[in-house]
Amino acid sequence: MNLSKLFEIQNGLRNHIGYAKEDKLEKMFLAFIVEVGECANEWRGFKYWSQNQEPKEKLLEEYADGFHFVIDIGIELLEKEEIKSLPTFNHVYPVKNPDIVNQFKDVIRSTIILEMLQGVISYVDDEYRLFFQLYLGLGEMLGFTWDQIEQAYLEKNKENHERQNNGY
Ligand SMILES: O=c1ccn([C@H]2C[C@H](O)[C@@H](COP(=O)(O)OP(=O)(O)OP(=O)(O)O)O2)c(=O)[nH]1
Repeated sequence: MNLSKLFEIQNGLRNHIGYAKEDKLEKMFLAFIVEVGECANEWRGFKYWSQNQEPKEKLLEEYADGFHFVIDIGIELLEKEEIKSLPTFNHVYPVKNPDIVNQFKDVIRSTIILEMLQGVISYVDDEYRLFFQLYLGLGEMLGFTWDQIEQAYLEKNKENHERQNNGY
C-alpha cells in the first residue's frame, strides 16, 4: 500500500471524528507526544532501574496510535496550507539515530520544532517530512517491518471507527 492510500484512510477517520475547532492542531500535537511517551513506556529500554527492560506486547499498538497522529497532523497542516503537499514514497525514507533512546527524543524534538514553526514560516514541508521520517525510523529501530506497521495501523483504524460508532 502506498502512503497516499494511508492518508486517504486516515482522512476517513478524521471525518468520522469530525472535530474542527481552532484548538485541534495544538491538542493533536500534545496527543502525539503522549502516544510517543506511551510507546517508550511499552518499549522499556530506558528503564535503567529495572531488571525488566524487555518490550511489552502492546508496543506495536502504541506505535500505530502515534502513526495515526503523524498522518493526521500532515492532513491538518495541508488543510491549513502550512505545507504544500503530503510526503510520498518518492521522497520519504526512514531517518535513524544510532540508538533508540535518542531516536525517541529526536521524534519529540522534531514535533516541537514543527509545531513552533508552523504559522511562523511560510511552509513547513521539510520539517513535516523529517518528523515523518524520524517516526518511520523509530518503527524500524523498534524492530517492525513496514507490513507490520501498516497492518497494526489498519487494525487500530478500524477499532477507532468502531469506537466512534459506539459513542466513545
Ligand atoms: O484526531 C484524531 C484523534 C484520534 N485519533 C486516533 C489515534 C489513536 O489511534 C486513537 C487515540 O489513541 P488511544 O486509542 O490511545 O486513545 P485513548 O482515548 O487515550 O485510549 P485509552 O483510553 O484506551 O488509553 O485515536 C486519530 O487518528 N485522529
